[in-house]
Amino acid sequence: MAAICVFCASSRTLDQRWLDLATVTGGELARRGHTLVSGGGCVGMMGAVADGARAAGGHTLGIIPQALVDLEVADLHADELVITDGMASRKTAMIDKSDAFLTLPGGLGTLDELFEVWTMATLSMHHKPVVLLDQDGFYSGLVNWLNGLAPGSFARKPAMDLLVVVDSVPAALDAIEARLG
Ligand SMILES: CC(C)=CCNc1ncnc2c1ncn2[C@@H]1O[C@H](COP(=O)(O)O)[C@@H](O)[C@H]1O
Repeated sequence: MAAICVFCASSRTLDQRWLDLATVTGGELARRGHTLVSGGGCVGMMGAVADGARAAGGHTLGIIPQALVDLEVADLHADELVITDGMASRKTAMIDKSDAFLTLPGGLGTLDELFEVWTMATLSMHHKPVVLLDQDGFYSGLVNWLNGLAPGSFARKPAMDLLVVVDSVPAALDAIEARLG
């Protein structure tokens, strides 16, 4: 059983299928006995993944900066809610408290979080699995572009191999569990 950090969209105007994906992810994660670590928001896919985990009996840890609490977007139903003084300290706490990272479809905040944990992994600053869920080809354009980095010598092949790209929720959790042993 692991603490799995999920990065995903906070948008309130998403197509329902993305919210459903987040709900399914939270549910599957909880059914497998894992704890959800999240950015502690109650909006968009962030809210859906936490609600999905709790509906399946899972434990949820939200980590959110005070500024977002003040905007009333905190996941007040979280089993544990850690409040930080800023976005940087929040990200550090999310990384420290997690055993693995799973990125679902998202926007700029999601990409920022993915690239930080992946970069840290390439520098051996942690040895935690980093998995990207490319559901329905959401990330295929990005993945294609990333695949050009090593041939162009902008990244090393071993660094590229640290990002595990999968196309379904079960495959994502299987990949994390296999790497955690
Ligand atoms: C209107 C309002 C203040 C909405 C609340 N907005 C947010 N609440 C909580 N975490 C967020 C928020 N925006 C970005 N994040 C962080 O960035 C990611 C989502 O950003 P995005 O929607 O992909 O770019 C999340 O994983 C979360 O950790």
